[in-house]
Amino acid sequence: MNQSEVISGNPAGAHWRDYVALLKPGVVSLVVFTGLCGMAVAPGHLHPVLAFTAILCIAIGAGAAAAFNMVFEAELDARMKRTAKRPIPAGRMSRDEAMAFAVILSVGSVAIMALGVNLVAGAVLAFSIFYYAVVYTLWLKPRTPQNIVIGGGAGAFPPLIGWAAVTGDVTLMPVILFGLIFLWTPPHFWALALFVKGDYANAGIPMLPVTHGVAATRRQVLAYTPPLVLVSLLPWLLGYSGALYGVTAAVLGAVFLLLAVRVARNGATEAVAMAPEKALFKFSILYLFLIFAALVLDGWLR
Ligand code: HEM
Ligand SMILES: CC(C)=CCC/C(C)=C/CC/C(C)=C/COP(=O)(O)OP(=O)(O)O
Repeated sequence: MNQSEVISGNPAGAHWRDYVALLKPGVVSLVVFTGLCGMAVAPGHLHPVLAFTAILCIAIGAGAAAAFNMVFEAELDARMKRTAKRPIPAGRMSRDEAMAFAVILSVGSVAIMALGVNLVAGAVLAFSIFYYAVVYTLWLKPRTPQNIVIGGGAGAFPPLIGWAAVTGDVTLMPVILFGLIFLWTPPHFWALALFVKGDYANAGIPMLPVTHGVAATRRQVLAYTPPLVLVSLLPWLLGYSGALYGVTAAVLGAVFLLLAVRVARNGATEAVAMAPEKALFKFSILYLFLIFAALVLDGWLR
């Protein structure tokens, strides 16, 4: 059997772990955390059962979006070392089976959010799934190196969904949180893309390091950092949060900037010499976790 027969055929039974892998649990855990923080800082009160339901819907909806991504990109994933062992390209699950799983989870999570929590949260959840699965994965990713700048919007919605679950509307503060993740995504992803550039080149995906080279990508990583730091300080500057958050955001932002400068100064083209890029990628994940944790802690202590 060739690769596309494996992908569209009906392999013998997937393990439950394959269904979990389809949801990209690592990424989704941080997505869910930012959604939870959006809920925690929103003014008002949501019954604990509804709060739990809302978080579950964000987790399942984001996982379903990730599963659509794996259905649509099975052939591409088969060509990249980092993704070749995923359930569909590895032949452990058929594309149809994964598609059915993604449809059921997305319809279920959106319906429960809309009917059980509120319509605004349900609508934004539906839009984010569509944005990641269709706008980013199917439309932008194969076409333009700006794919993740525009597509990054998908991953920026969760705090907004969490906020809407509590308040039923969207105001300036959740839009700032959206902006924070939106500006964080390019340095997060391009730091990684720099050291797995070969993979994207092999798969024919027009990621920035492949189309514009490593030096231009490094400049872009640095260019997004000052606006990111500025937006991260807005909750404090506008009085939505206090000094605990402000100081934490400033310190985390300074470290981010320092690491981005190291990336911009790195002249290496070989993946083995990309320690600054690897450090920035790892730190970007810790950064987002800590800045949202600080926001919530600050709200509790004020
Ligand atoms: C278009 C936007 C984004 C792109 C292209 C992107 C890309 C990636 C890639 C390729 C990886 C490596 C994962 C792997 O090896 O399978 C990764 C890891 C990760 N990303 Fe992103 N990411 C994006 C947005 C986000 C967002 C919005 C979040 C969370 C708020 C996030 C959180 C993470 C985490 C926690 C990891 C490490 C966990 C893991 O490797 O499973 N990413 N990202
Ligand atoms: C609430 C909701 C629906 C949120 C959806 C957000 C979501 C799962 C965002 C994550 C974005 C992400 C992991 C991109 C990975 O890029 P890629 O898919 O290009 O990476 P790959 O090469 O690893 O497949």
